Amino acid sequence: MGCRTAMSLIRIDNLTLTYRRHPAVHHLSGVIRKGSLTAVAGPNGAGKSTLLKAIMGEIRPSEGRIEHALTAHDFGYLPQAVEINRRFPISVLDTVMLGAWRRVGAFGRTGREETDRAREALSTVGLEGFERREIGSLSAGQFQRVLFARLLLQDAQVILLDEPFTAIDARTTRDLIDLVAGWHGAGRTVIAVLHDLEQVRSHFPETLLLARELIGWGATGDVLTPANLLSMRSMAERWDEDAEVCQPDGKLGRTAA
Ligand SMILES: Nc1ncnc2c1ncn2[C@@H]1O[C@H](COP(=O)(O)OP(=O)(O)OP(=O)(O)O)[C@@H](O)[C@H]1O
Repeated sequence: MGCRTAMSLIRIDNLTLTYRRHPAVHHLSGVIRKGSLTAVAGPNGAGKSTLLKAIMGEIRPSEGRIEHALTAHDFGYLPQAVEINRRFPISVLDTVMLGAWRRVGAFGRTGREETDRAREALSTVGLEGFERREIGSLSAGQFQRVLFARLLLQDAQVILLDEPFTAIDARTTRDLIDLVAGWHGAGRTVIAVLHDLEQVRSHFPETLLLARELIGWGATGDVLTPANLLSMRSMAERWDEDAEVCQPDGKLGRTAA
């Protein structure tokens, strides 16, 4: 136990996250260990994306804390595909180069060496020769490969992936899962929001099962049990989208009129 505590990278303590007083994540506590590979699973609207944004510091807790000694540059983030505007006229190479910009900062140098690294990252994700293409002309799978190349260039300590394999074919998914495994092997900390529980079971040693409240967090085999999945579904069915207050027993409830 002492060893696990010493390796803790991010500590979440009684965390509640809200949008205009409506709770999206409720009283979550736990630890993300350095070098761990964690899947965040749960139904639509469970607060998974909200949690990633809070870990990066984009959303402030309305209650509780997220403790770590990381800065914004330590986080590499892959947003959900629906959040990305691909109509911006930018080339594949420049998109990947944004990874270097995130790492070295707006005033850092991104010279020849970084360009070579960006080309190398594109080749690693199987997109050699795509450098000058505009991102809007790529297929969904090719674009996801570009975003992974950008993360390779960024080389962040903590990598947060929001549904990285949604609408991606089997071969591309396999290639991208290999990259995730590579990050894990290199000691990076990876947290990925996933819906496919078979993918989680096969490739992610740890799982955080979230239904606004915590259902389970630990070794994937211990968390993805029939009992936990049942309780996740029944909690999702009972959600009250208008809930505002936290009742003393920790359940979500509506403000008395
Ligand atoms: N910007 C926002 N403003 C208001 N409410 C929001 C906002 N973003 C998310 N929410 C609400 O917070 C709750 C959790 O949303 P979140 O996107 O974190 O869930 P999720 O688990 O990632 O869902 P999915 O699997 O559908 O992507 C939902 O009820 C959602 O409507």
